[in-house]
Amino acid sequence: EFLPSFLPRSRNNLEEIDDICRNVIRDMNLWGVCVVNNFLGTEKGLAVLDEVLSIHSAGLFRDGQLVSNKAGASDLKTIRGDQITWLDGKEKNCQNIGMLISKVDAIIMRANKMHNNGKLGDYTINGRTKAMVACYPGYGSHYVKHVDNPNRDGRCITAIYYLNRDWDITQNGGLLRIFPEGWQDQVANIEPLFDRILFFWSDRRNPHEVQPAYKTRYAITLWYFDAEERNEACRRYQRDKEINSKPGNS
Ligand SMILES: COc1ccc2cc(-c3cnc(C(=O)NCC(=O)O)c(O)c3)ccc2c1
Ligand SMILES: [Mn+2]
Repeated sequence: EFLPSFLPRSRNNLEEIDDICRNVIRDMNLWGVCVVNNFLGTEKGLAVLDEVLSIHSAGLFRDGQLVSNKAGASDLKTIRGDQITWLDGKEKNCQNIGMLISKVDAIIMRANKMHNNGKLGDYTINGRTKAMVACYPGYGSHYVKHVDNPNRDGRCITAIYYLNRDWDITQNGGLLRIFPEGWQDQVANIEPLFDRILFFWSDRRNPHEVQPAYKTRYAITLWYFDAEERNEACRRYQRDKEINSKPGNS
């Protein structure tokens, strides 16, 4: 009942999804971080990579660039060096990206149902963002240490699928380093390897950074919403909008 129609309902598909779900539930509830390798298999992984490469060569990526000019400091320090585009996976020539998204949805929704009556962590997941396809173009592009959701915007799980073949971390850099709360001074070093998917709690429990990349580095990210936190964030947003739209509140 949880597999999208076009994913074959073969036994091994259902079993594979269940296995991955058990891993995700165990690791997320133990560590707050979960890595799954060989997520799609080489052939499907390459089909997704081909679609991302053609989107990139079509010039559809926009700078995710945020620069900080702290108190007029002369040097503009780049906070984020990635280029991004947002997809829902139903676009033309994106059917394999669409298949990836459906498989991640199936895992998250199944894990959500499987674990103590429909909660992964203490969340009730009822939606997600579009897929953010990101490219760090090399030349030392990086992302300083940050939290994806520091102020309860509703996002509870970050899922990142990596597409980088023959990635040599010593030559190419681009390591994702997570500093999980409660791990004392231990860190999680995640290499952005081809056909690897990573899940982690999006909130302040997981500050993380992308170290400088010296080769083009691709990833596809989905953020899943917790129903309650998302509703509360939308209510807050509406309230702020009304307050700010009243005359005299500029
Ligand atoms: C207001 O519009 C936007 C649009 C896109 C945004 C994307 C990010 C983001 C956050 N995290 C990462 C990351 O941690 N990547 C880890 C990895 O690639 O291994 C990343 O690449 C990108 C943050 C804020 C945004 C705001
Ligand atoms: Mn992030």
